[in-house]
Amino acid sequence: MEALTLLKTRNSAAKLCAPGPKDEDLEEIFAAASRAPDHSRLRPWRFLVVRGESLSALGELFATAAMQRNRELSEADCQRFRLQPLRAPLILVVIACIKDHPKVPVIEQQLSAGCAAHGALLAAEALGYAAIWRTGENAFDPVVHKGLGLESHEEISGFLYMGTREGSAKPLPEMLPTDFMKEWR
Ligand SMILES: Cc1cc2nc3c(=O)[nH]c(=O)nc-3n(C[C@H](O)[C@H](O)[C@H](O)COP(=O)(O)O)c2cc1C
Repeated sequence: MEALTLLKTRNSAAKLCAPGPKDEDLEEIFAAASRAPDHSRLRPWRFLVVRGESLSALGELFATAAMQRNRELSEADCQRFRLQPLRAPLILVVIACIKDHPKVPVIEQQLSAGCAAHGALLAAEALGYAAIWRTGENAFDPVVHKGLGLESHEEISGFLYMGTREGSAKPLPEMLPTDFMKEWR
């Protein structure tokens, strides 16, 4: 797909089925992600690939974290968390690795990790897959961070659910540049 068309038409998909990205496609996805703008070349991101049985393990981790946040969580809600990662054949966990740097504040490193996530989403779509970036309370939960092996200087930027679009694409919202830009002076 032509680059500008891809940029203008990327469209998240909430409903995803198999197949998810193959290993060689993941290589392309990571190559695209690694071209994120990056002040001082800190590479302030890393990815975890979660697929196969590990999706259920991630669901267990989500449910455990949710139960610790709320001791009165109903079994139905617990099960909802358990099933969340099974909504796609593959999840990329995008982790922002924040470094203490004299010139690059935390926000710039977080933005860079966000750009890496966007690059991954665009590459997935270019390769014929579909995806959606999700967070939710579990992205910010220390129990989830520990279970995924994050260090104290790391944060979850998002869970990129990836697979094949189920059903038709949602209509893109109409937005004119004049809705969000104007000339200055
Ligand atoms: C940082 C971030 C976190 C998000 N978290 C969620 C989420 O937890 N659940 C969700 O349904 N959408 C979430 N979204 C929004 C979707 O990824 C998506 O952008 C939205 O459904 C609109 O679709 P579009 O990307 O095709 O415009 C998040 C987006 C961003 C950038």
